Amino acid sequence: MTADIIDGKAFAATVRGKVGEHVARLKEQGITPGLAVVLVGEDPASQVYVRNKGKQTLEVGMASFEHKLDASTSEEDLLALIEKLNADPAVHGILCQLPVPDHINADKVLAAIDPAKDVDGFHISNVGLLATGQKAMVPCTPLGCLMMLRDKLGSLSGLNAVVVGRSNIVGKPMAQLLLRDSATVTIAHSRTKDIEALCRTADIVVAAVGRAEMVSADWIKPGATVIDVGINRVPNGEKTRLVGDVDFASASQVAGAITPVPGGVGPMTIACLLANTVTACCRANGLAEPEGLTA
Ligand SMILES: NC(=O)C1=CN([C@@H]2O[C@H](COP(=O)(O)OP(=O)(O)OC[C@H]3O[C@@H](n4cnc5c(N)ncnc54)[C@H](OP(=O)(O)O)[C@@H]3O)[C@@H](O)[C@H]2O)C=CC1
Ligand SMILES: Nc1nc(=O)c2c([nH]1)NC[C@@H]1CN(c3ccc(C(=O)N[C@@H](CCC(=O)O)C(=O)O)cc3)C=[N+]21
Repeated sequence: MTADIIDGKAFAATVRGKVGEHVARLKEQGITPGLAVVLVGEDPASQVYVRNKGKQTLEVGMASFEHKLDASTSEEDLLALIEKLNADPAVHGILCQLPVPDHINADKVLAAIDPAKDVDGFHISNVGLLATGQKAMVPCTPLGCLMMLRDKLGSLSGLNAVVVGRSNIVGKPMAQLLLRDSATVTIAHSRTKDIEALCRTADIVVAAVGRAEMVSADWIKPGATVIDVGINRVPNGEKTRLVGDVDFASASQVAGAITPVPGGVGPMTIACLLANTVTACCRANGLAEPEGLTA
């Protein structure tokens, strides 16, 4: 059997189209949604992300504010910038790119972002709201994964889902969203025993590990849906290429459906960031929330 390829790139274009329509409607009312992105230092994965984001933010008609800070920027200066963005009425969404350099406490930075502008959904108040089933800003990568799963499978109710990875950015919020959709959720990590056998019980596998091509065909139950979050750069002759956490060549022979890397979760993450910014803008202005763009 050969898996259906879930085209995240095309799906993301559809989401951005909807975002663009909402932005146009807001602009008719004199409101332009604005997204501020803060990058400290030069993490290579983050640079790709920032570049793609800035371009697509403008394409959907939103305002983009990029703040590229030197790697030696002090925590104090970064917190001062966030305070300024919190107070700026033209900024509806704030994202501080992770990881930040070691001398900066990431938890402190995330806590400083106004929860209403926290389009990454990483502030503890949004984490708590999501975990208790209340209205929150939902992290972009898991939200994008959920949209693709719902589109592919319809209902997730009663399905066995294994999330590989327990980070605050991907693994944990992904598990929360799957649980909210009534999947039976297991979170696996580096200490999990017989992770391959565990994954073989899953109707849905979400891989968010950061290890190139770790999940191979013998981890996958025939017909399962596989979502590959990993973004890993590996050598390719003189250059490098991007691969996921799933061994796509083998896994796609067994899975029912699978996301590729690139062209899967990555583009959906950006589309969901734009969607969250529109949502935040509508909430800030007391307007009805955009339909079909929230979880
Ligand atoms: N496409 C996108 O939009 C995005 C992609 N990414 C990518 O997703 C991947 C994961 O990111 P992130 O969650 O931030 O990564 P982290 O490094 O924060 O977390 C990785 C998780 O994987 C677990 N893990 C590591 N090694 C193994 C192993 N051998 N077996 C089982 N579990 C293991 C770790 O377990 P433990 O906790 O026990 O150490 C940890 O929970 C990366 O490749 C990243 O680049 C990230 C964000 C967005
Ligand atoms: N606060 C914060 N929030 C994040 O969401 C966050 C972060 N920090 N730090 C870095 C990771 C990584 N990440 C990516 C998002 C999109 C692509 C992406 O667009 N990928 C495309 C294109 C890759 C390419 O251009 O080659 C693809 O997979 O097809 C990649 C990586 C978000 N992250």
